[in-house]
Amino acid sequence: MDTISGEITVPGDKSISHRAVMLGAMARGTTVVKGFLMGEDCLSTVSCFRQLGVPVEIKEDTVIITGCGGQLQSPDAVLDAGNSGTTVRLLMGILAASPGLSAVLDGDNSLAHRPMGRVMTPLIRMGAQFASREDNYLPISVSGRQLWGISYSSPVASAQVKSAVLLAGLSAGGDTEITEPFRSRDHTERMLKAFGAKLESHGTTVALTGGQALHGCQVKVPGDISSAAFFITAALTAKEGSLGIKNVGINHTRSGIIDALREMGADIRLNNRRMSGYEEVADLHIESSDLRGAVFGGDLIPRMIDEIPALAVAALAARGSTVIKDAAELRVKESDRIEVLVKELRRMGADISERPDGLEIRGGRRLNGTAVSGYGDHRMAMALAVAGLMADGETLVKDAESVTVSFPNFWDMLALVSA
Ligand SMILES: O=C(O)C1=C[C@@H](OP(=O)(O)O)[C@@H](O)[C@H](O)C1
Ligand SMILES: C=C(OP(=O)(O)O)C(=O)O
Repeated sequence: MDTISGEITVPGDKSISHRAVMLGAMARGTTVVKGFLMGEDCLSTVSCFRQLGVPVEIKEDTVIITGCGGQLQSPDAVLDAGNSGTTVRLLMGILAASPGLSAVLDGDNSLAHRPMGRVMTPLIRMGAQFASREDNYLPISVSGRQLWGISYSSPVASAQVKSAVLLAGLSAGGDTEITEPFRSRDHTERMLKAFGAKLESHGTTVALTGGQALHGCQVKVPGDISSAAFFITAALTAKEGSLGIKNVGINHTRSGIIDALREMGADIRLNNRRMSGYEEVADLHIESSDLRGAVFGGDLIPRMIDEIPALAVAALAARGSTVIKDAAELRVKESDRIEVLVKELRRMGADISERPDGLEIRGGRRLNGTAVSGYGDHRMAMALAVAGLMADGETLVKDAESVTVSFPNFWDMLALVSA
């Protein structure tokens, strides 16, 4: 793309929107969520909680939840999490710790291929009862019980695992503690505090005591940095121009993409940094920049896990090679994102190769537009679209509608800034 310009606002943060409904549902009293992401994933969370007997009202971008004070009802149909890993994994923690409740969880074909054992293992140690196919994939039935707290060392840095354990621990007997190899996003911890819970974090460990009640509150959802990442890459790789993105969440556990791109030479400014409730936000200003390759791994990876597709596309425009390692988690997302990125970006002429735990990208090759597939994965479709802006000729992204999962107006916004 030759020139980028404009100022945009991206939709609300997906992780925070899910958690606001979940904690609001479990709390006593009313929770009002402003700036909620009306994407398919978060709407799956809403419909699951409605089936569990929780009134949830939607008025434009505001969601009002009448909390059940922890008294969920058994649903009379299967709970369908659609495409959303966050919905199903966090729900497993909540439902397993709801005595007397029974429910069956299911999802779409992509979700049915994603591992659930990572959540079941600690929950079973807490006394949870699940039944699934022997390999721990959906559909899974849950029989809620009174659980007991545990001290768990998770083999993966996953906010979904951590959150499922903490949400179960909230109503379990005794203390629950979880330690991760690296720190994952901490929205659950922050929001639990906003709802009145007490918990302690030190290093990569979080601990809480069971038997705590939550109290409904107001939640303001910031713009999603994962959605912003595609526009940050589009702006950096444009030949000239700049872009403003207002009110983006820059929580340290989520903003690794800004650190990574700055290391590559990106000119990204964070203006008007402020707290919005328990989350930090800023207005981003991005200038078209000359990028250079860099090596990324370790604790930076969980801080930018969903933004790695956008980072890989930025690396295509960089001088020299970029290596992304320690990112094998990308293989168990909505698609195998390592495999799909390599396969589809190569179709466009990119010099990119697969590593067991990541990617190696040699930047600077001209890309050619062609037909590519996002394999039904929203982040793949958006990454390929941004690569299409850098390519000569026309790029056709199949499965374009998958963006409704996290960024329903993505295509309109892309057309707006690249006009
Ligand atoms: O907790 C969350 O809201 C999320 C955690 C991450 O997954 P993992 O917990 O599997 O790392 C992330 O990829 C996902 O998009 C949302
Ligand atoms: C991995 C993602 O979401 P989830 O795990 O909730 O399906 C994502 O949005 O990139």
